[in-house]
Amino acid sequence: MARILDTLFSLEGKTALVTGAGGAIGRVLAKALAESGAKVAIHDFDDERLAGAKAFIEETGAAVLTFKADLTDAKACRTLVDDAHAALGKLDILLNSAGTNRRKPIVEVTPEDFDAIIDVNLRSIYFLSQAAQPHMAAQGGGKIVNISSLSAKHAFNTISVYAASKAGVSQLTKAMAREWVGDNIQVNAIEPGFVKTEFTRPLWDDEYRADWFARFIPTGRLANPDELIGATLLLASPASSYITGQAIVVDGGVLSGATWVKP
Ligand SMILES: NC(=O)c1ccc[n+]([C@@H]2O[C@H](COP(=O)([O-])OP(=O)(O)OC[C@H]3O[C@@H](n4cnc5c(N)ncnc54)[C@H](O)[C@@H]3O)[C@@H](O)[C@H]2O)c1
Ligand SMILES: O=C(O)[C@H](O)[C@@H](O)[C@H](O)[C@H](O)CO
Repeated sequence: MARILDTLFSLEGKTALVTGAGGAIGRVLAKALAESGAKVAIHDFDDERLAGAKAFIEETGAAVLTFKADLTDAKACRTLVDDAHAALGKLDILLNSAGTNRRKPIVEVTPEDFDAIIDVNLRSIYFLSQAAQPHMAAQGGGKIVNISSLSAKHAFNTISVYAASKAGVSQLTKAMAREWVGDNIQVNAIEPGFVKTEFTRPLWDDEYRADWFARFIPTGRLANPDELIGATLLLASPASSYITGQAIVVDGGVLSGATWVKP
């Protein structure tokens, strides 16, 4: 019997470029794309992280292409997409996972801090996607999946610029979805809540905040990176052919409301 899951979520014959794949979330998502049948190119600007992610994904038996680029440079964004497109033969999926943060109260943020966060989190997605669109349009369609954040909708102190950058990503997702709907390019975002990675170690490694997480997050815990795979496969596969301009919140229920301190 033919099983619907084998076709609806299959990435057989597809190709993908994953940015920031040296990171904890990017590498897990890139591996999931490879395990679903896609030929994957991974990107990072850190050699060690890139090599680690390559070895991690090659555990699946899939071959992986690697690309190094500093995404704060708009020209490098275009070159990365064009090189990945040439090496993969086509570009079906662009998964934007590269990101950065500097936690500081607003009064301490410098113009350099501001640009460093915005350039990676928002500006790079703009120019990577701009470079991917002609390739995807010429081949009849594609998928762009942006890793935004819960902080696009829910403000937390000390991450003002990060939150603004991610709100920008979620809004850019809608704008690109509208302009490219006629090219059969679906553009969507994922807004993860707190994911247990090195990126958030300063938060969960702190006793006060760990206690706060246990009360604030309805599930009582942070997410594991692999809990973002389901939303990613939905947005990267034929299953989302009629979904565009959306952000899927994967936050353990935070945005569902608030719980009294005493339930
Ligand atoms: N960890 C969380 O709780 C969480 C929650 C919501 C959203 N996110 C988002 O998920 C994405 C991945 O997060 P992560 O936890 O895997 O973080 P991570 O730091 O492990 O991964 C981010 C990767 O981006 C790369 N990168 C940073 N600056 C770059 C630049 N200028 N050029 C090229 N590459 C660059 C880093 O080398 C790193 O490998 C980020 O966009 C982050 O904002 C994370
Ligand atoms: O301090 C941080 O680094 C940020 O809070 C993020 O990493 C959060 O995990 C996320 O943005 C919540 O969605």
